Amino acid sequence: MPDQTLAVSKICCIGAGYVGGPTMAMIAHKCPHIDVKVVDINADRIAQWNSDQLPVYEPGLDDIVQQCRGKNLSFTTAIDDSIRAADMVFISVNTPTKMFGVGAGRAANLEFVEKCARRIAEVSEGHKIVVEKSTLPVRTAEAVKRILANSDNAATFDVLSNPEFLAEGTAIEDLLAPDRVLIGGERAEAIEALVSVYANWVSRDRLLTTNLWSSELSKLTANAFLAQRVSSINAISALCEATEADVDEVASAIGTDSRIGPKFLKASVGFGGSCFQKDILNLVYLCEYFGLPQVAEYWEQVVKMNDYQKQRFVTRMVRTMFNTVSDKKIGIWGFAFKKDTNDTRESAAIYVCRDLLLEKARLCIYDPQVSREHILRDLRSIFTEGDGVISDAKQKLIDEHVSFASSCEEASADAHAIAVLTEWDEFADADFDAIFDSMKKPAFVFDGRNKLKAMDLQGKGFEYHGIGF
Ligand SMILES: NC(=O)c1ccc[n+]([C@@H]2O[C@H](COP(=O)([O-])OP(=O)(O)OC[C@H]3O[C@@H](n4cnc5c(N)ncnc54)[C@H](O)[C@@H]3O)[C@@H](O)[C@H]2O)c1
Ligand SMILES: O=c1ccn([C@@H]2O[C@H](COP(=O)(O)OP(=O)(O)O[C@H]3O[C@H](CO)[C@@H](O)[C@H](O)[C@H]3O)[C@@H](O)[C@H]2O)c(=O)[nH]1
Repeated sequence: MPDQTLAVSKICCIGAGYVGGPTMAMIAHKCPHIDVKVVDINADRIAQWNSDQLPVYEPGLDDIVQQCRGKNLSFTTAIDDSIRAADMVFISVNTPTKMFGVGAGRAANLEFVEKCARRIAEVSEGHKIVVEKSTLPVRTAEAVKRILANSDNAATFDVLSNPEFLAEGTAIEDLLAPDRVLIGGERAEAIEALVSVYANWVSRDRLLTTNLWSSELSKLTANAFLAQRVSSINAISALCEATEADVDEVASAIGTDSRIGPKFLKASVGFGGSCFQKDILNLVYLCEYFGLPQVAEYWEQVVKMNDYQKQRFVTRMVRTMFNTVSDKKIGIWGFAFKKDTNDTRESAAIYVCRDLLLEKARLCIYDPQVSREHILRDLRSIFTEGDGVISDAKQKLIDEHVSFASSCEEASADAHAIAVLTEWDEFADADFDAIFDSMKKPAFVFDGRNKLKAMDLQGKGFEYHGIGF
């Protein structure tokens, strides 16, 4: 293994997803001296990255990609060549919850990460730094190192952990000015090589270095703490509804305590996204695996509270609407798991729509960034049985009860109720007088984000229900 400083001039990132794409675009943007190749087995996704319609909607991303693409940033399916040419290889593939076999429903599925490690071992020559960018269970680097040790070409490797903390919708600001960049590793030279990449735009005091295992575990822990705050305030929102307290007032009152802080205290219909639930379940699995059932149970409650919050929202809708929503049109405002993203993974909207469909409501869905095909795919998949097949009855339910609109006004026309499920800013600019006129009366609004709370909808004639008041 070389002792001299490891210079990085060529990077390959395996996985052109919500993390690999934006993260590598930022490295290319800030490090013009580094050639960055993002590779993926999904040829359609690579084609989209090479088109004007990027697969990831993220404010500010298009500009950066356009500036760098064709210069020092490229997207390609030439995986082996790109790995071979690189000094540093990031693994940024998906690590979803495993849905089969040992640990089903909890453990992370590491199949894709392992395949990457095997590919790297097979095609590499000389020395490479392999960086875990995917979110991984603590001690995964041990397995990665063992696989790499069996390289066909006697290549040598350093393995680093560099978990990503960006949030979707603010990925570019988060990457530009991260609270910290975490790098875990064993050999100082390898750690310094990655530090020197980030040091092109991140100040050194924000570049934290730890051992491999602390770095891997910090990522799961950060997400568990963040999600715990959301579940905690959501739990309090239920108590607020029963007591005439207002959860937003409670949140700002407790948030002024500098020990608590104001962020991540927004009560909602429930957290979504590809990370929180998956990573907490992974933490729960790890705790059970290491013989810590009390710790596992403690964290699992964060997910259970989130499930309760989503169910509670639908129950409240049904009860308020005279105990039936059957054959009633409901305008669904927003389907993404949060604003400013086209991502719907684990979106609360999927579960709310499923439960409303099971109540036989007619849904008219509008989201400014999520396509109709994508929404239909999500709904089909939530109704799919274990064997991967959707029953005729469920398919009929979707076919006959789901329609789409091109604006929130259109989604609400002739509706009995509106359900706000994503906090898109444009919703606050809707023409509420026209919407009220076009709706059945009473005109119910169920605001799962408290997005319209300040709009005095009650004063305009609506019956307005938010979260936690
Ligand atoms: N989405 C986020 O905001 C976020 C933030 C921080 C960390 N993470 C973590 O980053 C990782 C990636 O997440 P994502 O949201 O970018 O996932 P994603 O599903 O959007 O992208 C993963 C990509 O990897 C590709 N891939 C899978 N196996 C491959 C292989 N063997 N060779 C080449 N390509 C392969 C897939 O085709 C896919 O395009 C996950 O571990 C996730 O937990 C995600
Ligand atoms: O006060 C809050 C904050 C968030 N949410 C919801 O929580 C979910 C997650 O939001 P957010 O954390 O902003 O987005 P993600 O893109 O899922 O980012 C999280 O997950 C990523 C993947 O691991 C991490 O990198 C980020 O640091 C972490 O914030 C969304 O449904 C939000 O609507 C609330 O309901 N209330």
